[in-house]
Amino acid sequence: MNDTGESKDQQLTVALRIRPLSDSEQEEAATIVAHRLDDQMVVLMNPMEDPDNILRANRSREKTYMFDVAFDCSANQEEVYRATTKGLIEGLISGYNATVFAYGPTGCGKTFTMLGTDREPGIYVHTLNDLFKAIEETSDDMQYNIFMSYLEIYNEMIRDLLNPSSGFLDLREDSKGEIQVAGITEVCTINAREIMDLLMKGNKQRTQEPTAANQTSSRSHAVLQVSVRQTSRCRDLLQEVRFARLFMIDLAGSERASQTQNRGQRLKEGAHINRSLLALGNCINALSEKHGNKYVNYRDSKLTRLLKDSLGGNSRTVMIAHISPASLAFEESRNTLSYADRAKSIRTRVKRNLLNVSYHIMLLQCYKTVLSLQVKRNLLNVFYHIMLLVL
Ligand SMILES: Nc1ncnc2c1ncn2[C@@H]1O[C@H](COP(=O)(O)OP(=O)(O)OP(=O)(O)O)[C@@H](O)[C@H]1O
Repeated sequence: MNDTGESKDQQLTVALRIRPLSDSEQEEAATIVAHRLDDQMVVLMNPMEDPDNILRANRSREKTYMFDVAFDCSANQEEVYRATTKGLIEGLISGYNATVFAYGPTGCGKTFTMLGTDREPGIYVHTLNDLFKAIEETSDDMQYNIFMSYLEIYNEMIRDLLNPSSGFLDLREDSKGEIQVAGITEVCTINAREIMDLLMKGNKQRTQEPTAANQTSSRSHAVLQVSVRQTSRCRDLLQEVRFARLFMIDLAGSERASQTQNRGQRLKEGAHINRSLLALGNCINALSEKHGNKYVNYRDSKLTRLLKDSLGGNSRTVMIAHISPASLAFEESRNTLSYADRAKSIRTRVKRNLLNVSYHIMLLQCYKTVLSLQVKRNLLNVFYHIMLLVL
């Protein structure tokens, strides 16, 4: 067996989604300060700065940001999926790992983008539907095994969302250096309806609580992992084995405790959420350094350990950052935009996970080994008999 994948550099794709103004923001008479200017450009205006203040005339009230793609409230779920994630499926089938993660402050639309609703399904559903379609189209040549797992990281502990009674799970590194979750339930199916039912069931198990900023705030990071293993059906000369994994991640909201009026348990959760998001931010900072020689500490949180390959290793990765357009959310929006802006310079090194099993060559090599052992044995026999004669 030999690994024949070649590696190449790949830039992180960063998308930005601005959600519509919420009812509560409208009730509080918030104004809109974040606008999408075109397919890629977004402008954020500081509501605190007075345009008529001559003393501040030199200081710009606006800052523009450029992303791979930008959406506002006019974009529907399908458009967001097509522009961010659809392109990863072909790669997944060819053996490239992929990651899509939703980032942003609480209540800005991460779960809406990833999971969506029954009427407006999100990236999970669109991706799985297209993946299964692609599998069907190629199943004459390839035999597939699909495994799916769904977990949450809550207060730095990993819980299996498909089997919550299994307690807390550990992260382990396998012999190839890949991070695995020990004992996680893996569902083997290519039935999209079955998977969606599991996801919906799993999502109900997810730790959710109302905060002042979001009535159904997700207090954990949710990770949906889909592993695709395929073997070519033709065994004549060379059998190809491809393996790729896709992570789809709905991060918990980055938030300020003061803003969400959190107390007690919520405040403790906030500290854990911020710890892993801070670790994620530190990794993004280190990885986005121009010369890339800064040490990247993935070990600071479970989230960054799990995302090690997605951020700095073998994965095509898409980050979808979310903001509110409201003046009240200006600070969070500015932080999120600069975070996402930094992530643009991250590069990963992607490699096809391809194994070729050559039956004929393997058989030939075995035959040669046996033959050479036989020859050595015969030579030894001759030598032994000559010695006997001499003596
Ligand atoms: N693009 C959008 N169009 C319509 N409604 C949206 C959009 N984005 C978010 N919403 C609505 O805003 C509310 C908050 O969104 P959501 O729960 O997805 O936020 P979140 O970022 O996942 O928050 P948290 O981090 O607290 O879990 C929901 O009611 C959701 O339906």
